[in-house]
Amino acid sequence: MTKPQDGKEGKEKLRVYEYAKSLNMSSKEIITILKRLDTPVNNHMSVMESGMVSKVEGFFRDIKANAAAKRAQGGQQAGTSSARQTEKRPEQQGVHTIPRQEQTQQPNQQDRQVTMNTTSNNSSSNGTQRTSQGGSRGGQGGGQGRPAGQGGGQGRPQGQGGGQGRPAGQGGGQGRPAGQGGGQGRPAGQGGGQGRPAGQGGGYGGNRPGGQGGGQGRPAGQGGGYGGNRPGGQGGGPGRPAGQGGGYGGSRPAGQAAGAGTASRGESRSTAPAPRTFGDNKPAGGGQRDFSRSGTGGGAGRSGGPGGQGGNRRGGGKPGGQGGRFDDRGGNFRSRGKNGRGGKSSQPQRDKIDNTPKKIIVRGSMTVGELAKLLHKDASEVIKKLIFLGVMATINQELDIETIQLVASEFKVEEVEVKIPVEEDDFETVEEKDEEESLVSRAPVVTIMGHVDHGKTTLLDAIRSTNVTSGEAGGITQHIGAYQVEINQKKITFLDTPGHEAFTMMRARGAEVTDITIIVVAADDGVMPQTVEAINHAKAAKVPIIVAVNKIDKPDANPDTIKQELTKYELVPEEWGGDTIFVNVSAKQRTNLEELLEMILLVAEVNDYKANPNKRARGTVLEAELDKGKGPVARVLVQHGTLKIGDAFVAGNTFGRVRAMINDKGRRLKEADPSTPVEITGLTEVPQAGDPFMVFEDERKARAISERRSIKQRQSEMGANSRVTLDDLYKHIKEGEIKDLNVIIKADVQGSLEALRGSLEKIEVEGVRVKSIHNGVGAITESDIALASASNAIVIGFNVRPESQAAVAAEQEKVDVRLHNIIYNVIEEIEQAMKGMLDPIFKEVVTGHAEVRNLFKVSKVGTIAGCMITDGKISRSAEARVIRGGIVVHQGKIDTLKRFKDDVKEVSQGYECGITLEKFNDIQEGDIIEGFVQEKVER
Ligand SMILES: Nc1nc2c(ncn2[C@@H]2O[C@H](COP(=O)(O)OP(=O)(O)OP(=O)(O)O)[C@@H](O)[C@H]2O)c(=O)[nH]1
Repeated sequence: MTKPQDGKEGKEKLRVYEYAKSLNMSSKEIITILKRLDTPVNNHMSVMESGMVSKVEGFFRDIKANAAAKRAQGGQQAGTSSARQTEKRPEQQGVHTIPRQEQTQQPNQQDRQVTMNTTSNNSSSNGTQRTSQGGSRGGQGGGQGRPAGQGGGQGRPQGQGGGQGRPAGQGGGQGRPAGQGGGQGRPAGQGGGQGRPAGQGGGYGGNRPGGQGGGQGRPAGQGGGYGGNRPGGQGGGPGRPAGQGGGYGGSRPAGQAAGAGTASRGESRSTAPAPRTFGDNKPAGGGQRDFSRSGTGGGAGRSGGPGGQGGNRRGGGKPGGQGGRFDDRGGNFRSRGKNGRGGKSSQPQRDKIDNTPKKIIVRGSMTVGELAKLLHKDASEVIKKLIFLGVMATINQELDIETIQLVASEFKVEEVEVKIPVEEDDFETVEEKDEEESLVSRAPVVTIMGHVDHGKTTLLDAIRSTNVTSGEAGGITQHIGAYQVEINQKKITFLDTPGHEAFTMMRARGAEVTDITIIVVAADDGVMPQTVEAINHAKAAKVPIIVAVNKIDKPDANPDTIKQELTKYELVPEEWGGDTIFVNVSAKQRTNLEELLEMILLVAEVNDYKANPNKRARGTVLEAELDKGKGPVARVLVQHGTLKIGDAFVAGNTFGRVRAMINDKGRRLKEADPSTPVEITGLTEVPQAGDPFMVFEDERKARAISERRSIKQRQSEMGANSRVTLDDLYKHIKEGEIKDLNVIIKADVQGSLEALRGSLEKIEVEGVRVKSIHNGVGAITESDIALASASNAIVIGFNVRPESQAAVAAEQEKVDVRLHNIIYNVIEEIEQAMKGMLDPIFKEVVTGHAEVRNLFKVSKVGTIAGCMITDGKISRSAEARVIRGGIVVHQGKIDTLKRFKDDVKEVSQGYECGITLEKFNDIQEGDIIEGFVQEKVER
């Protein structure tokens, strides 16, 4: 204790708060002590004169002396453990450190307490911990001693006590439950009397005259410490948090009750040692139990203790007191209180309203501080509870949901609703599970795909205008990336960017927007390459296909040929025993469009597309642009929930608040439910097509998330490639990430394409097979790369090359493109990769250069090149190439490398050496010998 003081003494104008801080106490505690010492100060800003400091010091010394005296008396009983403790606590530890140290140092006590705990019903672990403390302080604690020890023990988490000071107290509080036992256990007076073995009680009691009696007298609980001192168990006793109380208690004259209480805490911490000492001492005769009892007395103290804190604050001080907190901890307190006459009688009971919420909603881990706020508690109370639960936490420590639930139940919260939060930063990856009953049918979302000029746009326009003219005045439609039509009172949403490029781009970006695809095939043209691509893209996305055989108005239209051709792609019409719906239409003449729409509804009905409209909206950005008038606009398809004006949202890496919404008919909407496409304004930047969209509670959060997403994206762009490549294929297989190796095969002629596909599909390694998701004749196109990217596939080019755009796309998307001209090599490469046996890759690293300055011809040896190493170094084991006038004239191994007559392993820059090369004597002056090695590159 002197330490901090000393430190401060040198300082001019040491203020109360500074001094308190140096002792890890509160200003109030110091003020209380000073008052007690008849040296009142006004407030925490008052100057501590040196006399005051020494008075306080003296006060602490007295406590220690008392403790020592008690120790002397009861030390025997204290047993070895206490002895150890004592030894371990050098006085200097100072207020702050002691408590903590004690924590760690008190195994013995723990043991003891464990014994005490027998009665305790608290969780043993806690019990143990606390107990130990209890024990210690408790000495007083002992007091707390509360029977069971728990009380005591638990009550104060030791260290904490120390550290937190109060917590301890509280701990005590809780502890008490047991305590009560204690409290009750001992009949008040008895408690005291009995409880404390003379000595102990003594501890405190000893010091204090009569008081003690009182103290003991005090109803059980009151803190022995205090109790002792304070007569009547006054409030004082109770007031103080147990352990602490003890410490102070002793010092303080009765009455101080609350004040003391506080002080006690302080002290407890500061003085903690003392109390403990006491505790230890006390046991003396009493053994643990005695402690307990005394503790009880102490207990009360604690109760008081808590009170102390509480007391002061919450009225905990009051024995029973117990305000909310006490309550939490238990009736014990109260019980004590009850028993404890003093407590009750002397202190007016301040009832604390228990404002603990009955129900809390937890959305994930939170800090101790946040949890405390949620529970309407002080962080210190939560920390105390945690300590009882065996968790040492600070206010900023994150608690997982399980711990939060435990703490909440400790506070008697009746219901903890855990709402697992969406992984907010990566919200698109989280699938929200909705209760079946919350789901409502939604419109299917349809994409039209097909070969060039087969009539996709005409069909889309025909469907839209048919619908518009029938349902909308004026027939004006807006291009917002998608539109809705209504047939038989049911809606269908069409994405109005036809073609599989947009479709696959969305998929590549992780957006699963389409429910149904319509493959348009012109009846006069037949199945064309892009028809096949479209089919493969739809299949890769596992989306149902409806075939619209278009242009049936044309004289040369032959729908049956189309059906026939499509059977090759597993699209077999129902009338032929398959399950693919074919509808013959004429987009131009608007023939059979209704039937097509009905078929879409049929497929939708079978697949029963549903969404929950009653939650925050999620969706996908279909298009976005910077509009001169409106600023950034995004056309969004709402897929879940309902989007409302004013909603704050994140779209990709951008955020905003919905300022205005219009639908495809140009109408302003206030709300948009699932499957509704809307154009929204209110963004801060332009997102990208395919970006995920989601509403958040407020704009601040949306902004934070969008910022984190931007950072993450930049990082991932710099970093890794998550696509499958042959090089890391085996790893993916091993990790079970890959069930099929998707490949896209492009070849120069159909024959080799078929041969290659046949051979590849026969490969099977560890249950993994090659699956050709798309193949075709011709160059590798951008679309192939998009499909590969969306389907995590490898592209194999046989005698073909990627188009320049495709090469760029492959680079960007990190798609592995393998080019070959020998079928066997393709098969072998894929097989080896699947077996994880790809040959290691080597990289050439040039180590240095030597300039040939002289030549020495030696018979039987050959030509020795007298060289100067001009940069780097040349190693004997390196390979070398001879460069003459910029041209490599030889490449081979170094035969000998000498400095003077000695063989050396390597020669560095600036040194001369003699080099001979294996199987090469035609060296000339002026040649450069370049040394290089092959280094293995990690795949
Ligand atoms: N006779 C006839 N012509 C049609 C029909 N549908 C589309 N066409 C014509 O086919 C041509 C191509 O139609 P689009 O709708 O532009 O075809 P697309 O598939 O969208 O073409 P891209 O946008 O280039 O992929 C146009 O001249 C249309 O008028 C139809 O049902 N009957």
